[in-house]
Amino acid sequence: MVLAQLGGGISRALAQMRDATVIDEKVLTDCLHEIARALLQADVHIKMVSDMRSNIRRIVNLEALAAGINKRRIIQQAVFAELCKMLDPGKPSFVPTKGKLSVVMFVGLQGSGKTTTCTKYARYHQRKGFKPSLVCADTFRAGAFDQLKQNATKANIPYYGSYMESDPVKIAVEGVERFRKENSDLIIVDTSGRHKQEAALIEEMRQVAEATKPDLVIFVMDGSIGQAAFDQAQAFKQSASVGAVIVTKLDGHAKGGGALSAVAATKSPVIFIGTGEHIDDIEVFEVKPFVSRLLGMGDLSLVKKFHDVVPVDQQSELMQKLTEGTFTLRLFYELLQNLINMGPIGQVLSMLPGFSSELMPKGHDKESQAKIKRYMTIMDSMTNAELDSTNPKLMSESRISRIARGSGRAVKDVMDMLEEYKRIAKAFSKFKNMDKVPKRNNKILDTMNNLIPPQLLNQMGGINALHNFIKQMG
Ligand SMILES: Nc1nc2c(ncn2[C@@H]2O[C@H](COP(=O)(O)OP(=O)(O)OP(=O)(O)O)[C@@H](O)[C@H]2O)c(=O)[nH]1
Repeated sequence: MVLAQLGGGISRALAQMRDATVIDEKVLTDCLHEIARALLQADVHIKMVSDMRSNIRRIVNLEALAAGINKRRIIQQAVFAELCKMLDPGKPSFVPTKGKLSVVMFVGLQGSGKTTTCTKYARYHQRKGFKPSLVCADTFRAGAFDQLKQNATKANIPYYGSYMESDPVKIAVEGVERFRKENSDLIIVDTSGRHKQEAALIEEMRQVAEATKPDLVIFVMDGSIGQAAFDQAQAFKQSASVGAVIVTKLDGHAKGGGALSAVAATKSPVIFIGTGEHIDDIEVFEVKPFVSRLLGMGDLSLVKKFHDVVPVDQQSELMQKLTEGTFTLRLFYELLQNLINMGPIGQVLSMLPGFSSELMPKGHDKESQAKIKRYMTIMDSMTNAELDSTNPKLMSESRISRIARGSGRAVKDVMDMLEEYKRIAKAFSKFKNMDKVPKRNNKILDTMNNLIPPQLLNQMGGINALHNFIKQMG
């Protein structure tokens, strides 16, 4: 996605500034100019860019800074804080509570991904133990109810809608009433869209909101709409009091800057981003980790996900084993075991070293789960010595045939599993001795930079992210 380019542009501007021998007005001006250019290219609203520039100028007063103060750091911190400010309206969104009824209404233009996102949102909460339900109050688009029905059925989520009724307010009220009686604790109301923001649509949203009294109205915005985002978000804000934003299609070529505009226009936070057509392609959006990743300052979410994947009491042990470079089959097994308990594992795996799209192709969670379980069954037929060996690649042919028989799989399956293990062990071996990296050691980082395939490094949030990751894990 083009947001990565935006991050690249800003990081480059900061790196140039860091490399300058002396930080003077010219260096700061050039740095801010480059950052502004990157933001504008990502379709961020021009007014926001110029505000950000003048805010940083105000915070960083080079002349007033005493000698000896780290100016580079102050500039970098100011840029980080301003980007966070752009994405953070300062008031958190309503968060549904399990067991307590919440009504959440979705609004947005036709094709923004509203219906798909409703189901993703429902599924996300279902995984967290909620009892979600879906109401289709979109009577404008023929086929909208069918689409919702199909999505909901796949995810095993109760739904309500009508082929006959043409009054969206009536359907919304009936649906909410039905699921209230059925003890649903999260009733999600999908509403109509139009090709553009029209008075009729805005009025319809107002009426549905008035009748269902939602606890939260979520504005769904297509991430690729660019500068138009500001006006669109503002129009919806007037129809119903929008309390949160979800930006979709950030997996494609979306410039993503529109997200910043939507936050500004609705004064509401982005709570999730859509990253694909599959039901699990939704990610919680958190400002600081996002900006951190954008600037290559360390992928906090990667650390968080690692902590999610690995139970707390095993974290330091696992990290120690990793930094010792002993990625045994048992370790591989433990990691896989934790991962299959986590729901949309593709997202997590894509952030761990070596778990490439081969093992976990996007949108194929089911197949991937099956593959992981297959690998684990195979490992179940191994001896302790084999699982703990630091070189299981040397396993003899007769042992491989025996394991295949024992696990009821073909020899090729065992070979495939060992190949996959080898590849992942290789990626994890880059962690070896990394806990001993003193401070930022450019030489080691350069070596790592050469060792790790660029795509993998990118997934990990860049070289700085890796460095910080290792430091934080240590
Ligand atoms: N790549 C990608 N496609 C998405 C995402 N979210 C939705 N889509 C696709 O966008 C298209 C439109 O999505 P819908 O959910 O039908 O859009 P809608 O806003 O409900 O449209 P109306 O019901 O007509 O208002 C579909 O093909 C979805 O699969 C996403 O995050 N990434």
